[in-house]
Amino acid sequence: MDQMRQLVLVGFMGAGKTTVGAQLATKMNTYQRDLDQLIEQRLGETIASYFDRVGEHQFRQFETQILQEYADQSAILSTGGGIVMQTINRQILKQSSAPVVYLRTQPEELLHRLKDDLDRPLLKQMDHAAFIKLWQYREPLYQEVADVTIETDQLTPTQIVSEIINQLEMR
Ligand SMILES: Nc1ncnc2c1ncn2[C@@H]1O[C@H](COP(=O)(O)OP(=O)(O)O)[C@@H](O)[C@H]1O
Ligand SMILES: O=C(O)C1=C[C@@H](OP(=O)(O)O)[C@@H](O)[C@H](O)C1
Ligand SMILES: [Mg+2]
Repeated sequence: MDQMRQLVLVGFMGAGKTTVGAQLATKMNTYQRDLDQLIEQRLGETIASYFDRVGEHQFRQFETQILQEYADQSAILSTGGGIVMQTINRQILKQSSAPVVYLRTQPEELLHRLKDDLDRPLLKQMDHAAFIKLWQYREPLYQEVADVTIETDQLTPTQIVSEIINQLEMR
């Protein structure tokens, strides 16, 4: 059970990394660290506003800095969906002793979950086709870093938490 104190969640935006990470941390009696929330706290600014002001490139640099700080901490680390875009981030995730769990969700389900969302800057910039294209581009990158993959489309966050615990205890 000790290994469960450290775990990283990756997946596309809307996959449930923030929601599942919070529930998992409560269940495992440990902390959740959500990279986006850490970035917002550090900046005193929302991701959406920072993104608009400085652009994606600078956001990615800051994201890497925060990932480096937290990758080996004993906590449930919820990442942002774009964490796998940078080669250095994938290296950090692969080198970390924490198991990496890929929350895999089909694009149609993600679009349904995010239909009223205003907080994700990339969503604003994309139509349906661009969303699917980005999903397809990122899919092998999540697979590259993942130790475990959970298909989330048909599961509630509570069921995903149980599934993660089951799969990691089985290993
Ligand atoms: N397994 C799930 N089933 C249905 N809705 C979900 C599930 N996981 C998360 N959601 C919902 O989808 C939205 C995005 O969840 P969030 O945890 O912010 O995703 P992420 O951090 O991966 O972008 C929220 O409205 C959340 O309530
Ligand atoms: O997919 C992405 O590139 C992003 C996902 C967001 O996090 P969530 O995956 O928690 O939505 C956030 O980091 C930022 O808006 C960029
Ligand atoms: Mg999130």
